[in-house]
Amino acid sequence: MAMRLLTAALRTVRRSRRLATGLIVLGLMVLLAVFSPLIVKAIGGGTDPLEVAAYEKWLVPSPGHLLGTDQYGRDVLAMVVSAMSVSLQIGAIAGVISTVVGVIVAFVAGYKGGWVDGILSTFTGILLVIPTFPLLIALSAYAKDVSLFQVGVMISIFSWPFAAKTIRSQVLSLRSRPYVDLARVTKARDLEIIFTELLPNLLPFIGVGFASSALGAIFGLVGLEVIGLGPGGVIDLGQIIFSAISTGALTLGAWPMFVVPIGLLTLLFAALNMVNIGLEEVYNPRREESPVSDETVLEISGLEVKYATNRGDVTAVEGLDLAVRRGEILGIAGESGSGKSTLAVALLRLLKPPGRVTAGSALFHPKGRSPVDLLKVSGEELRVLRWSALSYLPQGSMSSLNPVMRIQDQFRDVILEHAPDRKPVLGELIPRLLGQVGLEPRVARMYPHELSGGMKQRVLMAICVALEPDLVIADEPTTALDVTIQRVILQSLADLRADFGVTLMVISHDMGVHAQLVDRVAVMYDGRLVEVGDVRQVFKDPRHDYTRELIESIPRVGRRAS
Ligand SMILES: Nc1ncnc2c1ncn2[C@@H]1O[C@H](COP(=O)(O)OP(=O)(O)OP(=O)(O)O)[C@@H](O)[C@H]1O
Repeated sequence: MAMRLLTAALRTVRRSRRLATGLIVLGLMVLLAVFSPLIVKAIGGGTDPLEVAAYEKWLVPSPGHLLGTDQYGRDVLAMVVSAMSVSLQIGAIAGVISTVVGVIVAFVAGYKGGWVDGILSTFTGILLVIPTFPLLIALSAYAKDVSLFQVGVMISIFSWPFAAKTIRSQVLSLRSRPYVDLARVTKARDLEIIFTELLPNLLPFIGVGFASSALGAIFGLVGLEVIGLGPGGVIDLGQIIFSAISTGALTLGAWPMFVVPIGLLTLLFAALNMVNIGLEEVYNPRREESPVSDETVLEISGLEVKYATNRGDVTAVEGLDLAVRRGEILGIAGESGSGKSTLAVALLRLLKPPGRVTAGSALFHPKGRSPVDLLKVSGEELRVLRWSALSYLPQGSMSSLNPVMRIQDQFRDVILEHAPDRKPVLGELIPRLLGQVGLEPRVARMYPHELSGGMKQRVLMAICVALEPDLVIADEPTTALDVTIQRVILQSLADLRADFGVTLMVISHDMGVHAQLVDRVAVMYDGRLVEVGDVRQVFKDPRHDYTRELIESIPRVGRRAS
């Protein structure tokens, strides 16, 4: 569970430079905060630099006091370092409380729905419209001599609804996804669904909730300090700014007292905002929009495939009609032996004797080229189409990488064979393609044996889309992989569709794969198509008994598939 969340978090960070920068700056600030007592001690040497009258008043910046001293003779640098830690503490206190409360409320409201959602949403809504700062002032004035933790709790009272609102709408959208329905069908417990299906997908939103609450709290505290209602016994950035203004520090040459805390607050603001925007960027809601068009990319009519055996012909695919729409992920489901792989190899013209296509057509519409019947094109025409218009991710494809070639050379071979003009950009293109499937650029210099099964599968997926083909046919893309890696592969496939607009035909016996990934599912039984439809619809209300059996035979979510 923890590993799964960590992998999800790392994947998220890798996808946005802004997010990574924000987190690095925040990390440095946290380090400064953690070591602030030591730094303050080092600044003071033998004396406590935060003590009143430790030094002379209003010393201008000098090597002994890099930022000078204040009106009480305290070292401003030591004050700023200590105040930085206070700001981060208040941010962390309010951030954690608001996020935890917000997440719990959002899950209960979004997941339970109905009247529970009604009551919680109304309550959240009321808190959202109340003007926060005046209430905070009133609370602080009433509470008097509050501690830093108490201020954090007070601020959280007003900031958790923001987190709850953002997360609730995501819970609502996620819980209508087929894979959550699937988890319900397979009778997984609510908590199991929340932890295995919803939480990992909501991490970015939880991060946004945390960063916004922390930011609000830091500035809330500055506001309280400026009006003299801050917690006792601590020096905060707001307090330093306030005394710089009230004592006319700027005219006394003590400008660092004003400029440095403002600069640090700005930096903190920028870093938290970068985290915020970065998270939204990575989890751009536009990805949720369906890229499926009405255009047909492949039209299969009356396909029939037979295998000659010594007991006569075996019909593996019979009278199959199916249209694949541009931009969709179409799942082909069915138990072993139902004819799924035969369908794929027939379309790709990789069917070997004793197999042969005995009837039908497969009209393929590659962009910018005239339509072709895949079952009739010449070998040369097919060579041109492969990779550039039609890619294949074969079953057990991990062994299809050449073991003695570096990954970059395998990309190079495919790309240059079809698009020699891309030679100058290969150095930039290969790492970008690897990045699309969540792999580091250094993978390009590795050999297949240095990669895990899941990494090899992702390399192949990246090669498949390198030339931005119209259609990728993936046969059992997750079989033989660990459950966690399966999830990564499925996410990468969904990302490739979102980023490249590629159409995917995903063949899998595992209905769980279809539930998580595809838009439409076509169910095969004994060589025939028995049901085709929107995946949600098929899961909710399967028309064919066989489909119902397939759905019910799925192992429970969270339990390792055997
Ligand atoms: N080389 C072959 N010779 C004879 N019959 C074959 C051959 N290959 C496949 N078949 C038969 O064709 C039918 C469909 O097989 P196919 O491999 O396409 O099914 P599948 O749904 O892809 O199964 P799996 O998921 O196990 O690959 C089966 O009845 C199978 O026995």
